[in-house]
Amino acid sequence: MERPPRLLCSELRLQGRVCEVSLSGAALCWREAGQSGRRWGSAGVYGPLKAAGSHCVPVCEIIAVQETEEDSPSTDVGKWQKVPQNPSSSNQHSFTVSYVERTLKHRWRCSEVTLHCTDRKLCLQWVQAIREQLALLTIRPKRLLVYINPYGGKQRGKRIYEQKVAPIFSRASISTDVIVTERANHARDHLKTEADLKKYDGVVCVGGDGMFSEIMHGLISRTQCDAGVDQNRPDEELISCGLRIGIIPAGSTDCICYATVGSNDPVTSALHIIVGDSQPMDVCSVHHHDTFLRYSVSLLGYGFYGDMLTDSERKRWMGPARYDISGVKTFLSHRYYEGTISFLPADGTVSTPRDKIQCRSGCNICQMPSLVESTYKAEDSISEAETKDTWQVIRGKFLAINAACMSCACPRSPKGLSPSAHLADGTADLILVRKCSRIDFLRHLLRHTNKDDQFDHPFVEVYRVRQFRFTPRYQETDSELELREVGAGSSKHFFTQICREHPACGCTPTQSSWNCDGEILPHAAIQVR
Ligand SMILES: CCCCCCCCCCCCC/C=C/[C@@H](O)[C@H](CO)NC(=O)CCCCCCCCCCCCCCC
Ligand SMILES: Nc1ncnc2c1ncn2[C@@H]1O[C@H](COP(=O)(O)OP(=O)(O)OP(=O)(O)O)[C@@H](O)[C@H]1O
Ligand SMILES: [Ca+2]
Repeated sequence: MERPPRLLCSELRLQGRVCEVSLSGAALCWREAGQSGRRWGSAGVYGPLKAAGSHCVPVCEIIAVQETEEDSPSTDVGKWQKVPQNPSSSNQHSFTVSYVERTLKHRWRCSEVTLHCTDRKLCLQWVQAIREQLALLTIRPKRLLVYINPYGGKQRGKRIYEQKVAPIFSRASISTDVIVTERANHARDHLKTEADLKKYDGVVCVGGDGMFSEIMHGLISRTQCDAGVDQNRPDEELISCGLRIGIIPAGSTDCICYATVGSNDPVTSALHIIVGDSQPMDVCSVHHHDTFLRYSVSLLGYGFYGDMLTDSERKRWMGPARYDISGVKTFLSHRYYEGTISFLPADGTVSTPRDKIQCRSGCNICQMPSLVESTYKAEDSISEAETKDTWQVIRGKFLAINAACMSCACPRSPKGLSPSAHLADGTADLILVRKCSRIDFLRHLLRHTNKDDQFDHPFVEVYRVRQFRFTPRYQETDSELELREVGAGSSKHFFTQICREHPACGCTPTQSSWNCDGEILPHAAIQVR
């Protein structure tokens, strides 16, 4: 690989030692003078390198550079540094570079190095040269619209943002407009109707999957509305949104953040946002006949995850623990549901849910241009595919029907519901867990938390699909529908709830609900694309 030309090269002091420091269009490197370590530059493109006293930081991972004030702290060595009293000392002029440092488990940290110059002119020359290189990185956002859900997860969203994120955004000279939401759907409605989106390079979501879903719905709906696209038509081709969404995790599951970034660490997310990283992802549309219900990017789950969510919504005050309590309760209730699933399989030659290829940023499968074409081909010819009988139909009794557009990895299950699902391949993995014993279902659940294959059970099937439909065996009656839509305070709802929880009365529910990225859908019969 050809080395990029050096833009600047000087002998500067670092922690009292003389260092050769060089800047190219690719990297900032420093090493102790006289060391014959690795050559400059070439290592920088592969990420920060620390070897035998030499260090390279790619320019694209520099967060900021600033002239260091006298008597200011340097976190370079984690403590305050003495500034020499002698005015002629060479240490009086220095600049500090903040940059991304990768640590374990996909986490990033913001590190700093302070380099001391012989005179101010040289110092300013370095600051200017580095700033000029940063200015060339046009994918970096400059103005962001931030929404904070103060009630997500353990209700720490505001504190996380103020203490961990805002200081790094400000160091990276990102300007922000911050809105702390006052009610559910505040962010969605603001994006849909009010926000002046032209002013921003991106939207930041401080919260969990539910908050992300709000923001995504706001942006998608606004884009379709502006373009005159009718979201109620299941076969409508949607317009992509121009704005990216950054996620600062502050929820209970944070699966969208974890599955895209590899961790649920707010500082890591803030740094990804600053350097302008982006990761496309699949979005499923969910319809009930000709009515648009919602979009989904992580889990659409009927049966186990639907019942667990319905129960957990009444326990929101418990925070993230509600899912464990409701999970155990739902597991013990061991309800199964009958219905018919029809689906359009994806091209199995490209990838399958049982292969061991994991999707990461820059994934080869998600970048295949043919995928994009075949996605549209499949979408354009729904009726053609139907008449050619390429749809497959499965009837049965299921404990769970799960569709995962992405792995759904999260701290509870680091490999996720479908470990080989791709983030942006136009497909979802449809996982059918048929009626089985409690102990078998427990074995299946446990495998989400260890290295064993959760699909390797005779009662589990998994298909990679482009579209699917579900029809419950017992179609919902108008009164059942009404019940789903009335509030928790109604007496009708109260008695149904008692019946649901007391199977002895002979009134076990015939239908579950869909858990759509953590929200309950009002219909059991759905079409997903
Ligand atoms: C024995 C241990 C088994 C552990 C099994 C763990 C499986 C975890 C799979 C996680 C999948 C997450 C999918 C993401 C869904 C998000 O769009 C959504 C919104 O945030 N979150 C949830 O619905 C919230 C999902 C939270 C799921 C928690 C499920 C807990 C199940 C506990 C079952 C215990 C049985 C114990 C019997 C004694
Ligand atoms: N100010 C608010 N008051 C009440 N609810 C809000 C407010 N702002 C947002 N919400 C709603 O809170 C719900 C949950 O938020 P969020 O996703 O951030 O946390 P979570 O449910 O604890 O985490 P996860 O979705 O990761 O499991 C979202 O559906 C969102 O619509
Ligand atoms: Ca996918």
